[in-house]
Amino acid sequence: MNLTIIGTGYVGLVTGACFAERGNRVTCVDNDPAKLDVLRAGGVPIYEPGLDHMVARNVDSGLLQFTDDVAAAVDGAQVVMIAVGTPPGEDGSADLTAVLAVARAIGAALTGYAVIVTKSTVPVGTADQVREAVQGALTRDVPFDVVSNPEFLKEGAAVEDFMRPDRVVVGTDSERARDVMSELYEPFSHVREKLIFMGIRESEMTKYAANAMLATKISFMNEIANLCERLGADVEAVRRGIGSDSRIGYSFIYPGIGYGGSCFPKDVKALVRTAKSVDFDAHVLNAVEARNELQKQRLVERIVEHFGDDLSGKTFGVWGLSFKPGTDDMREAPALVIIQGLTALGATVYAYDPVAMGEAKRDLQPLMDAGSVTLAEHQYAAAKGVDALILATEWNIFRQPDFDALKRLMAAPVIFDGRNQYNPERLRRRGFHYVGIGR
Ligand SMILES: NC(=O)c1ccc[n+]([C@@H]2O[C@H](COP(=O)([O-])OP(=O)(O)OC[C@H]3O[C@@H](n4cnc5c(N)ncnc54)[C@H](O)[C@@H]3O)[C@@H](O)[C@H]2O)c1
Ligand SMILES: O=c1ccn([C@@H]2O[C@H](COP(=O)(O)OP(=O)(O)O[C@H]3O[C@H](CO)[C@@H](O)[C@H](O)[C@H]3O)[C@@H](O)[C@H]2O)c(=O)[nH]1
Repeated sequence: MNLTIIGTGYVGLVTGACFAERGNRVTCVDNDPAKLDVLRAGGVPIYEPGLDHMVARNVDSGLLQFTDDVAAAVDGAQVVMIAVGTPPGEDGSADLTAVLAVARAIGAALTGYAVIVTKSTVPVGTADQVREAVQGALTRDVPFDVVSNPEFLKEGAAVEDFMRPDRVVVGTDSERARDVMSELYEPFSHVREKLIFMGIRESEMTKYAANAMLATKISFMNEIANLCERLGADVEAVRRGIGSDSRIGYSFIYPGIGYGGSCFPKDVKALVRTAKSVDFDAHVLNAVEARNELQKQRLVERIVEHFGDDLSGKTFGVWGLSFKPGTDDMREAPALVIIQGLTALGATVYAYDPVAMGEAKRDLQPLMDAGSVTLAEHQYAAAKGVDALILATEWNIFRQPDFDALKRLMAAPVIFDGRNQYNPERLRRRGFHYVGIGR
């Protein structure tokens, strides 16, 4: 099939590469010239395991191309996907400016029937707005359908998630569009039974409900962790104890320093906002968000409990900056909140991340200029002479460090483990002062 995907970020580029991998001719459109330069030169502007090879392979075979020309890309496409950002507006609602601008551009360029798909995460009712925007921009009488096909991939595992999804949700009220979408997903053999068709509003809501449910699990577990801390219980044992109940399951119940990334924080906020717009007070969602905001401060609070609230003259090593392992994405990364919290109390920070240092620089530059933050050459350089080491992102390379070397390097053997990766007893036996989350 001929596909056009507008927006070449984490979702658009992965979607484009994966559909090309299955033999479709895919044109990816973006309005960021710097991104297009990298892509046209055979590079990939983001870090996502497996994506660079897949993009290169399909660019070489001619199945995947990149342009800034919406009109040329839309002409002749059977499916046009909108995968631009929907960032939070000032009031927390999803900002649809880019989605609707793209919808108008598609309308102006349509020359024949196409299925227009919203892949971006958009509030219930957005498909109606997209349909109106396309209709209003048509330059000739062309039939089209608008379909909701939200994306559920996780960063760091995006290619695998796209190729082997738990489900593909398609919201449509048109038989013709349903046929096109079935055909599009047909080559993903294991997806066939996982295609779930439903109404458009239900599909739009499914995306928010899924993210809100996962965020709820995390905030719930962070709350239990904080309670464990005060009651002298180790939340890690409790996590294993409840995860073994198949009705609860092990996934997304890892306590930590709060959820970050470009999705959970913004999507929970947007759903709260949607609820407000229909005079509904979303008590659970409000609590999920409130717990998360508090959780991002929790490790700083524990550091203050240990060192006092004047951290001037103290130095901290921070391992991990991205919001989760496997990505260079720094959007809403809890590590930033911790670094800002520590430096505001006078501390100096040495930070290291295996892939996100370039991205992190953008956020940390003012603190770097002020001399409060230094990006270290490698993980052990970030630990040299520090009063304590903080694990903020559980990259594999931080899982089994040389603790003896660390002890020699650090000014004091103190570890704040924001991801409960280390064995407290073993570290204590080795002479470390260990503080985790909920333990
Ligand atoms: N990142 C994820 O893991 C993920 C997963 C599922 C769903 N989503 C949703 O998918 C959407 C995209 O997310 P993302 O993380 O890929 O965003 P992103 O910011 O990485 O990418 C968006 C891209 O769209 C481009 N763009 C913006 N306006 C444009 C326009 N008018 N014309 C052409 N290109 C334009 C930007 O230059 C950028 O490259 C969001 O709604 C998000 O909530 C994201
Ligand atoms: O048990 C857990 C699991 C995750 N997290 C944190 O939660 C955040 C989000 O993690 P994850 O969901 O793995 O990454 P995302 O790439 O943000 O993916 C989420 O957001 C995407 C965008 O909507 C969806 O498509 C995915 O299905 C959904 O998992 C990160 O900060 C994690 O550290 C925890 O604290 N504890």
